Amino acid sequence: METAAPSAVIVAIDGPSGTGKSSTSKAVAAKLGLRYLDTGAQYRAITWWMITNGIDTDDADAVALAAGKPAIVSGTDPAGPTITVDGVDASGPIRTREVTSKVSAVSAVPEVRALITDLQRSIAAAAEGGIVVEGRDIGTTVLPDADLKVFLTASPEARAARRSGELRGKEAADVAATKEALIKRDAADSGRKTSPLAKAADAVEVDTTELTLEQVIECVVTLVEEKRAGRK
Ligand SMILES: Nc1ncnc2c1ncn2[C@@H]1O[C@H](COP(=O)(O)OP(=O)(O)O)[C@@H](O)[C@H]1O
Ligand SMILES: Nc1ccn([C@@H]2O[C@H](COP(=O)(O)OP(=O)(O)O)[C@@H](O)[C@H]2O)c(=O)n1
Repeated sequence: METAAPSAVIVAIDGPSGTGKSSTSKAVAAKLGLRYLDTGAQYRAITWWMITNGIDTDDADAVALAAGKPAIVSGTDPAGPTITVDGVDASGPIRTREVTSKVSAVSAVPEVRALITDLQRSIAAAAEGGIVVEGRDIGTTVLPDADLKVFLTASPEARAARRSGELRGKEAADVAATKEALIKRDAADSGRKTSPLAKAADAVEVDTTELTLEQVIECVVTLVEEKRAGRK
């Protein structure tokens, strides 16, 4: 891996769904002038490509064979992150319920992880001023030498309520369904063999259940500033 510029800071933010990774990472990157990478969007993009190309996402061999075909490109401006697949904007289609229900199976395939991990490392190495990278295995596997590792957690109830809040005009029953789907995805992501969702031994754990988004952002900004001050 290339060495980043001395002032560059690499921040890894991991945790399960709905803990606030994307919102926190984007805001921290914008405040500190860093780039931003949503690695979940990359796994969603490859999953969307598999679905649209008729690959059975439960067939690990078929997924492995096709994994190198799509060209996935991530734009890392925290004010407007982008993702394209073979030149087509995929930011909308990767958020569908179908992709969400199939992404854990695709992301568990070792060949998929190897390709996406290489891509993530090259994006981080190219971010001269530093970057915030969020996902599930950034601190443990993708960027084990990150300057700061944060692991966000929150109760399943809080996470489901946050996710349901994004679905406008839905009934309370959807919170229960969302919670069930979240727990299922957490179990699949934590239980897979290749780089499962896990807290790195040297990560700072932040439970966001009782915190506002602003408080979480301030907490992470302070942690980054402390790291930067310690390096001077
Ligand atoms: N601390 C918080 N308190 C309340 N809502 C939050 C908090 N953090 C994030 N949210 C909201 O929860 C939803 C999920 O957050 P997101 O950043 O997408 O989580 P993740 O990337 O971990 O899945 C968003 O609508 C976001 O605005
Ligand atoms: N570094 C990462 C990031 C995401 N993923 C996979 O991608 C899925 C979608 O990630 P995401 O961050 O978009 O999910 P949400 O937290 O936004 O719901 C996860 O459930 C994992 O299966 C992964 O395996 N490794």
